[in-house]
Amino acid sequence: MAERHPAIIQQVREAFPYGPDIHRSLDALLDNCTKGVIEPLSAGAPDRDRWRTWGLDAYAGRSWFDVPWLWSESYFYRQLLDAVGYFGPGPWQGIDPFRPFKLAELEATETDEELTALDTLEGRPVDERARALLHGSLWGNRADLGFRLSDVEAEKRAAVSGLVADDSETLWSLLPTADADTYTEAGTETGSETGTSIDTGVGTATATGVGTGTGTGTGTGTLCLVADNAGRELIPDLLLAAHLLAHGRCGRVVLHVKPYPYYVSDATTADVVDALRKLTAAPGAAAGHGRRLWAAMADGTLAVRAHPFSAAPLPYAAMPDDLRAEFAAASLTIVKGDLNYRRLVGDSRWNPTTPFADVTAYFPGPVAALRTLKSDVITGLDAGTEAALVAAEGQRWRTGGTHALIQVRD
Ligand SMILES: O=P(O)(O)OC[C@@]1(O)O[C@H](CO)[C@@H](O)[C@@H]1O
Repeated sequence: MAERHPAIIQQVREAFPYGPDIHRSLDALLDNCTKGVIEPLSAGAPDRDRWRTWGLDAYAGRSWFDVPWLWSESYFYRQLLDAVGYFGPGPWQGIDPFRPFKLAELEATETDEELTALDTLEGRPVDERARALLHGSLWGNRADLGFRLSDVEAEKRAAVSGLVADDSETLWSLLPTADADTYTEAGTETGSETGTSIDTGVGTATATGVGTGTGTGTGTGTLCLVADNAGRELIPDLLLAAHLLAHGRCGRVVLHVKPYPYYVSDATTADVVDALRKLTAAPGAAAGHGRRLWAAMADGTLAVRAHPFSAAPLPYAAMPDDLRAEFAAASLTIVKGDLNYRRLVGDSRWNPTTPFADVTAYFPGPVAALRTLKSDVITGLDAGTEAALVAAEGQRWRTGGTHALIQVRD
């Protein structure tokens, strides 16, 4: 926080032609977050009462470094939005201070290269495609602009492909295909694909795979996908969602994003729109997936949710009843990224072999974490894995962003 937050303030200041008032507010925030104490929100803040229920009264007046890290860091981002006039009233209301960084990443050549790679995947067997898209979503979590600010070497460090925990078989069992249809290679699927394209150019294709099994490829059940970063993480998340819907592994995907800009690169609804536009405008297979996702938004099989608690400074154990009910009703909730993992397991210094199922027992439905390791918190490892990691890397394996996990509590 002492390093990253001043750097973020400087990056935001340089990214916009702010006027003198906002520069003065950013100066004040810089001084406050490095030397001051936590200040209450202004009386006119639209969410002041909500932050008071989240602990602001107890923490106001205390050092930023003397309250839970999760709370302090989340509140910094809320104060940063205040400083740049995000909540208005005024001309900067609703202007995402992180948008330049998000757009630059969306337009990066690496993003285009990743989309082009989809074409080689198209002809592969459906189970291979599913696994590749799941891992694409998992490793997309390395796209984390805030993390890179305080660890500039992170992106250059190669990912360690072997996961420190891999419950993907359990994950797939929670998203059963609607039938036992088998898809052969090169797209000559034993199932039949019927599609109708609409003149608006946004086609809807329904894969009704009537293969060796019974039933149709139309899925049932809702998948809640709690997104993390925009851009190069959100696009693989959307491509995974497209695959799960098209192959009947679920009937609906609810994509949970942040209600306002958060942790630099966390996805908002505006970022979902940018990602879908990027997909539909891309060459090759990506455009078809983009169009199907766009159509899914129109028919409701893909929905976006921006619950206030998604930007709360609290563990998921404190989630409100309406969110609890949503996750309880889902076939599976996939929680993306490091911050969400910290919130899921309570952001505590657990012994790494503490069972993931124990620390997520409160979660109201089946839950899966897809996360690259960027902070100390870890659970659910077997002792041998932990010992090998420590022997090879000391404690670096926890925070370097090079290791990843897929953990499930069904
Ligand atoms: O959730 P993400 O994007 O994977 O990571 C969020 C993060 O960058 O911010 C927190 C520390 O500042 C850590 O949880 C992690 O380093």
